[in-house]
Amino acid sequence: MAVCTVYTTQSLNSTCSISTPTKTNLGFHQKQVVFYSTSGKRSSKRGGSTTTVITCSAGDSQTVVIGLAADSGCGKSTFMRRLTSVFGGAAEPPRGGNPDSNTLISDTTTVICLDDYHSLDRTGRKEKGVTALDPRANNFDLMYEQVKAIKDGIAIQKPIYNHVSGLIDPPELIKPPKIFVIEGLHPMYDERVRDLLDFSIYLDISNEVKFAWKIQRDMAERGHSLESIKASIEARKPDFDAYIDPQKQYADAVIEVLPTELIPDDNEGKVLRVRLIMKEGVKFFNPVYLFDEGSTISWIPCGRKLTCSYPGIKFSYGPDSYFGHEVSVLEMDGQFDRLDELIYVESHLSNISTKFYGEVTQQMLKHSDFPGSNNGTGLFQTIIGLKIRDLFEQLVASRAGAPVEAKA
Ligand SMILES: Nc1ncnc2c1ncn2[C@@H]1O[C@H](COP(=O)(O)OP(=O)(O)OP(=O)(O)O)[C@@H](O)[C@H]1O
Ligand SMILES: O=C(CO)[C@H](O)[C@H](O)COP(=O)(O)O
Repeated sequence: MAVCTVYTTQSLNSTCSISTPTKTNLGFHQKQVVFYSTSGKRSSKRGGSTTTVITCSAGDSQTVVIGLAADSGCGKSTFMRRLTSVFGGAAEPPRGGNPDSNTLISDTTTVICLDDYHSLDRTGRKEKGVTALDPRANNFDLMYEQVKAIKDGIAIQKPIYNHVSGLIDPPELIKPPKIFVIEGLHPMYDERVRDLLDFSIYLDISNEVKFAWKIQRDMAERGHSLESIKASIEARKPDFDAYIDPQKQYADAVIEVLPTELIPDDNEGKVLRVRLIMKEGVKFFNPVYLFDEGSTISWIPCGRKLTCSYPGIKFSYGPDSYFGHEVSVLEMDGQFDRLDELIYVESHLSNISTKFYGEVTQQMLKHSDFPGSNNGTGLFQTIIGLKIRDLFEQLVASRAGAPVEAKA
């Protein structure tokens, strides 16, 4: 954060937080402020008097914005818990705020849920016959203005969509963090919002797997019937196909989750084939590779160093094309028996942006109770978390004018 001086005849505007006001010999109130904004000169006129803010240089104050898109119940919260853990410290709802807030704040990150930009509440959607996935049920103008404000270092008053009551609650104050994650149904839908993202991820869960996860959560944990789960998935599908799924073409990284190919005609959905699709040419993001960058590799690591029970584990890696973009794809089919042995796999991966040998394995062991920890969903979410940390560090360094090397 940079410190600058403000000369004003009245109270400061909301972009500044104030400390130690003093009286200058000009007769103005001189205030030292922590200014969250970028360079330039701002003037605003209020109540007839002019407030002139002499701003500071950009420094390292600009927020890095990450977008995470997925349908509901597809692992966004789990991913966010893995991501915030990479930065250390626990993520919590805003202290003393609305108990039904969807926001999670840690030292470095603030994660907001884009459900908060629903413009129609539950009753409004019912009356108009639209789902929450329909853009008409969401306020993209406000989403854009507020994400832009945060990126520019300006605090916002963000609405809250209350999932308990189905109503839109009074807003909560969100201050610009170092890393601002916008997760939800539509982070890449609106071009203006999309252009603000420094990095974007799409969690692409196939219908079969989505169904299995929904049954596990909504039937086992929330007491819903099988029929009602099927009906809710079917009701959302046309809007999901029209408005949510197409966003994956814009993502810098896609985690695709499919049924295994190791068990013929598997319909249990327990063993997963997970593909990490990484766009080439994204600034500050070097795709992960297995053994040899750019080659096509198929690897079965089971044997002396990795314990595998049926149906085993198969990794693949290679270049591909995705919606006309050049990508690298890393795939893992199967699941780990012993998570501590993951170090063997980790040691064969490159460009994983770890700060020390074994960091991926350490993170996975730390959260072994999270869903997906024994398969490619947990592994790739963890790796993307580390890549985001690396991207953040490179971006900050580049803004401060000091180039840094990407981590190996
Ligand atoms: N990698 C995974 N492997 C197995 N099950 C998973 C995985 N990720 C998520 N799930 C299942 O999906 C459920 C929802 O996960 P999570 O809460 O992370 O999703 P979400 O997208 O944040 O959901 P919502 O938007 O509804 O809050 C979990 O309770 C779990 O049952
Ligand atoms: O797709 C969703 C994203 O989480 C929800 O269904 C949407 O936000 C509406 O929420 P609710 O069902 O609680 O009214």
